Amino acid sequence: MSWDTFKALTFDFPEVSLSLDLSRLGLPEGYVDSQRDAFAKAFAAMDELEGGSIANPDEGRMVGHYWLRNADLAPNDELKNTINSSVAQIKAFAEKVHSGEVKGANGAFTDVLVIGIGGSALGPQFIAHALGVPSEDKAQVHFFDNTDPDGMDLALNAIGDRLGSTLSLVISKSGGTAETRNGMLEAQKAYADMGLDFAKHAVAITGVDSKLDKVAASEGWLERFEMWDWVGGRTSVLCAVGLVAAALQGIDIQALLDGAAAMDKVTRSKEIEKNPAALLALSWFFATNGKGEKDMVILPYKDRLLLFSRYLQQLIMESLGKEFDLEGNVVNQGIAVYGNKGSTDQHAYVQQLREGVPNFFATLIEVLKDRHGPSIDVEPGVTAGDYLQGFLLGTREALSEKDRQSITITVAEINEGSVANLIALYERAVGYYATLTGINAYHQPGVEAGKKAAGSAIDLGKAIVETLEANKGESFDAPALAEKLGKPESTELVYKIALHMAANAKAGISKIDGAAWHEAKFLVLA
Ligand SMILES: O=P(O)(O)OC[C@H]1O[C@](O)(CO)[C@@H](O)[C@@H]1O
Repeated sequence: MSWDTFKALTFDFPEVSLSLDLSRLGLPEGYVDSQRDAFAKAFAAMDELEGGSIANPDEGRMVGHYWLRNADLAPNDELKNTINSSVAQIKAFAEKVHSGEVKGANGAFTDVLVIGIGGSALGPQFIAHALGVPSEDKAQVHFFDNTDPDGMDLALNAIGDRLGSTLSLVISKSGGTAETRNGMLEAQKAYADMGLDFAKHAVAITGVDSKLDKVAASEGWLERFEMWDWVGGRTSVLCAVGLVAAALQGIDIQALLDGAAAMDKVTRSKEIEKNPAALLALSWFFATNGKGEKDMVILPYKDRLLLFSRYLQQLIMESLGKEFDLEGNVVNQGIAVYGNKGSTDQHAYVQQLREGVPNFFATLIEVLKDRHGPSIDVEPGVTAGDYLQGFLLGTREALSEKDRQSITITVAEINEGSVANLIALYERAVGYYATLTGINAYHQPGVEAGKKAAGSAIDLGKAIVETLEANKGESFDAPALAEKLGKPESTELVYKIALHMAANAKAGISKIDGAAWHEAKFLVLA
């Protein structure tokens, strides 16, 4: 890449110590100009959103995550005060925990267990991993981010005998998410098994009057933090959802908020070239032909950013992956996002990126500062960090040689400010991209289908238990059991559920194996 081309297509934002290099994307001359009208609309839509319009029309909601880091922008004083008092409440609570004024049965809190899923876990996980220093952190943070019993055992095992000094944060905007409810019940049981009162170690972060809020209020949990309907789950990391755990861990949450506010300021520019979020959205539009034709591979060359691609997966795919546009046309929009970290991925999937299906564009993230403190030489005059950068530069070059597109984001170092910069940068890029493609980025109707189907499977499971118990000693293969249940059309489901029940000896259900797994017969012994 010539120095002139690099200079022409690399955009520096010293206000947020970030640079965006689009020189390896293959943008044709005049492309930015061709998008100015489209961006004028995107900027106008963003202004309206920030001004408090109903930017999520299906759910009739405002979209206010930008107000969280600058409450003066909130459309009225009531919201402004709510935001400010929530931040004050978080800081005051963290202080009480750190001073030992609020403590567990076994003394000052040493650990935090976050129970949540999706936007109620991914942000807190990303922040905890990106900014934590285990030996210095004021609390070690653990997660129940699924309804996997073994996963919960693993987290409890890491906590070990410190449960009596572990603060559980149950996080759910809706307050009714099944996975989180299950995690809460499992945690309650773990505390009870150690003779501990869960309520005296629990905090709720949820919408006012949600099921979770009511449980927390009636049981007298330590504290309740409010979540608002105008903050979406996937953009909630900079309200109580992400800030409580971060503050307890000892992370400077004001620096996080300031970092996001600084990026918000830059990304409000109405000049594409001066706005990194607009440039990013423009790049996505160009690379994917505005239709998600290519996947977004996120390759941060920094271990602390490992969870960024997981965080972005929800932010981008739940926001942009939509069947309909705002006018009701079927558009099946979205951009697939995946990634891990460099240079580790060089020894995994970079082979395919360079030589296989050209169905992606890469975003390499470079962090200039290697570590706090000096590094040893691994070869005369060369450090491990020099190698990390060498691999980034090498992969970038190797991709270009084969006409694989890439964007490079360079940040000065990893700290509260830069992590929040990145979060705010992508939030706004998603917002702009949504206007370019005419979709609602702030709802998630597709998630409901899976939730409903899971509910039916649970109901069918209850019917299977009842039927086998009522016919003790009699064995049924899947078709016979489905017939007995009056649901021959659900034979496959009956088979899958019964197989799982037998594997866990649920309600005394066992199986007699046949020649193949699907020929097994299920029964409750008489
Ligand atoms: O915070 P809640 O309400 O428990 O929801 C968790 C997640 O579930 C979803 O609604 C669907 O996956 C996400 O948007 C959300 O972040």
